[in-house]
Amino acid sequence: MLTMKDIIREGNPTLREVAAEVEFPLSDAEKKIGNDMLEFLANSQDPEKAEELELRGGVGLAAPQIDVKKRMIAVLVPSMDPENPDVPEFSGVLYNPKIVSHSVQDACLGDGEGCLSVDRDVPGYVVRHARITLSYQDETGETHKVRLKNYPAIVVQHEIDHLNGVMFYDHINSKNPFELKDGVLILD
Ligand SMILES: Cc1nc(NNC(=O)[C@H](CC2CCCC2)CN(O)CO)c(F)c(N2CCN3CCOC[C@@H]3C2)n1
Ligand code: NI
Repeated sequence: MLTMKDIIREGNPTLREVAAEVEFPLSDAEKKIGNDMLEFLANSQDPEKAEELELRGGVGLAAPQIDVKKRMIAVLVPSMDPENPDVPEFSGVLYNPKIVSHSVQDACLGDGEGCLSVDRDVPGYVVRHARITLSYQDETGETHKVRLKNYPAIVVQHEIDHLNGVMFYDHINSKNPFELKDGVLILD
């Protein structure tokens, strides 16, 4: 089971490398890594488990963050709908994820972003695409194409950045961290 000690921190060169495509069929090890990453997110969102295991909350995790240089990410974006609190908005282990198209419109999280590999606050808006069309393979190798918007779109972009050695603060305007061009959606 993954805990915070398995997550590498800024300064580790792996976070600045480009991860390799995953080949199919997956090895059992690769399947386990994917499942362990998703389990970490679920544990981190469970108050008891998070406290017991001393986990920081997470809604996404990329394999390079556990020093695995492969193009695989896990996402567990909880429901925003109080009517169906137990149905995640977007959840799964995505292999070889790729943004195949995106909106002209940009968006950012109103509270900025953090990262489990960054043990400090870096304030500022992280401007990303508001909507994306995402292609990825599931653990059987089947290719899926989905359109994401708002919170799930932001999370997936943060994770795919990790596969390309990009950190969230690379997107922050260092001169004016909270500067926004017209038309950028602020997601709260
Ligand atoms: C937005 C948010 N970011 C949290 N952490 N950062 C992360 O997930 C990093 C990835 C996210 C940073 C911004 C976009 C992607 C991890 N990253 O570094 C992976 O590359 C949260 F924990 C969190 N939530 C809201 C939902 N809540 C449900 C109940 O449990 C607590 C949980 C807290 N929302
Ligand atoms: Ni991160």
